Amino acid sequence: MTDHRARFLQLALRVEALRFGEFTLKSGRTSPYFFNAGRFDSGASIAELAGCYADALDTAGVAFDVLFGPAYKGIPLATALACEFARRGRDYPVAFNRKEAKAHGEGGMLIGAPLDGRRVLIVDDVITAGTAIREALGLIRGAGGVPAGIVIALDRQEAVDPGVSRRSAAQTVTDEQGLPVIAVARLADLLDFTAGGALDAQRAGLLAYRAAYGCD
Ligand SMILES: O=P(O)(O)OC[C@H]1O[C@H](OP(=O)(O)OP(=O)(O)O)[C@H](O)[C@@H]1O
Ligand SMILES: O=C(O)c1cc(=O)[nH]c(=O)[nH]1
Repeated sequence: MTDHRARFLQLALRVEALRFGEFTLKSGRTSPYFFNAGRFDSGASIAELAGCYADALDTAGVAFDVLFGPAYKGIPLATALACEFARRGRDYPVAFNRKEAKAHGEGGMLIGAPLDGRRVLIVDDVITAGTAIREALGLIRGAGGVPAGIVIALDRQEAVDPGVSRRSAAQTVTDEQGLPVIAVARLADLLDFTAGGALDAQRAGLLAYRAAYGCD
């Protein structure tokens, strides 16, 4: 497993961003695990997380001009990643959206750097069925931006509609939109990581869930 993947999984378990139990997802699915990016709730833990994103992006080598964080959790993630790249000597513009349009002051849905004519990289926490990413792509195109790819901490490797196809949501975005989806880690990495250790007992639940909703 690459260094940034193992670092990320260790960090996520340490700050309890990755938890096991019973969770209802945006898609309505009931999951035996959940990734809560809100638990990266200190400067040091967010900075460490941003380092994992930056390493994953540098390894993948995607070209982009601006970082875009979808509300809400994408906002601090894109901001922290912009700070990490600046620390590495690359100063990228950053932008994000509101969930509700603002009717006074500057108004509108978008905040930060203009997207028009720029290659935009979406920075989010997790992809499950791909709904959040599809919405973000619509916002970016609506503002004249050119989507360049998506980076997420965790690809849950789930099918959009398991009854129809076992192609993952991430793969669907790549196939249908021609965009790279870069994940710091995937469910497969979490399964490897939990094998034989203190979390081994969680694997049965993860495997049963993957059998129901996972991609091929
Ligand atoms: O791939 P999907 O099925 O869309 O699921 C993943 C999305 O669900 C959550 O968003 P939510 O709208 O709950 O976001 P927030 O907590 O960031 O407001 C999460 O932050 C992802 O963006
Ligand atoms: O699918 C979701 O709603 C979801 C899954 C997950 O692991 N974390 C999260 O914030 N949302």
